[in-house]
Amino acid sequence: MKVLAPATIANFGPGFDVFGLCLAKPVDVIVFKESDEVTLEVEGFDVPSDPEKNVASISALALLKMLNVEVGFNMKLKKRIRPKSGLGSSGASAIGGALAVANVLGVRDKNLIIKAALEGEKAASGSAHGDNVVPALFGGFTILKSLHYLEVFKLDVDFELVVVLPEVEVSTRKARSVLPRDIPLGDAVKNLALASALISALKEGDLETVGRLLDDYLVIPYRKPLIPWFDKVRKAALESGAYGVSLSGSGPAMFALGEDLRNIGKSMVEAFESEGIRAEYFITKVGGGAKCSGV
Ligand SMILES: Nc1ncnc2c1ncn2[C@@H]1O[C@H](COP(=O)(O)OP(=O)(O)O)[C@@H](O)[C@H]1O
Ligand SMILES: N[C@@H](CCOP(=O)(O)O)C(=O)O
Repeated sequence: MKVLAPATIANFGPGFDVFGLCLAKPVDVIVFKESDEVTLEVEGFDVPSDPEKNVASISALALLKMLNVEVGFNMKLKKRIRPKSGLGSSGASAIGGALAVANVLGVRDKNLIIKAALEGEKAASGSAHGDNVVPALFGGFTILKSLHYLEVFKLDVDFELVVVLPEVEVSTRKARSVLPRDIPLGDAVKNLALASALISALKEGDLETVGRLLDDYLVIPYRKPLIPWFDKVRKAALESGAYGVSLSGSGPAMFALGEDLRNIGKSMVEAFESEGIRAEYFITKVGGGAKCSGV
């Protein structure tokens, strides 16, 4: 059987560790077969091929352990989402591995699938944040209210956005290690206002307002040393007509909303290049979540 596991945009402006948007592309592909042994073959972007070290197989093994099922597997991972890109690369593989096992064993419990996928996320980034694995599984726009007992609110949104991916890496583990333990109350209030208003605008399908609300006072200010080009690229996007622009997950990828997405993407790529960083842009729709095919 085969699983297609999509890229995601975590945080989506003010929603650190809570908001997530599923993208229609790129996707990791996992081909999975039950077996007596545990093997992993990787093609595409360079990620570990040791089943104990790859997020996809770690999550698959975690679900088997939770279910007390003693069976092995041959897994082939076609790694299409660049690691350390801010596009939920590890989250996609984590959901893919867990969903493959769930599908083969007929498990439908999303709580369990997410729990297993979080084992993979923890191995990749040191923390079990759920704002990549949740939208990768549910599709659309997700609000992760609670992970301990899974509670997710989902908005079925449908729009296009532009994503810009520079040729630099930001490790999520590192980007989380620079965050302060405490934040000023005023900043928390500003984010609360932005996040609440953003959900209201999303529900109304008012993308222009959503764009205007893509700001953040909780994490991006502290991550600026890791993404020194951020303000310049953001300015280029806004000057070329973007409704709004932000960092995707912990970066380096950035995304923007607007009308002329091609023109916005080109301006952002040029801004990266003026900083000596090669970049590419792509336009994608919101995705519908991970899909399984075959038995
Ligand atoms: N299947 C996988 N997909 C992506 N990264 C993986 C995978 N397996 C292990 N890793 C490791 O996880 C780390 C990437 O995680 P992270 O920084 O969270 O990237 P991203 O933000 O793109 O998810 C890298 O060290 C990578 O080698
Ligand atoms: N909320 C997390 C999201 C990390 O997303 P990734 O795509 O960069 O792995 C964070 O901001 O740390």
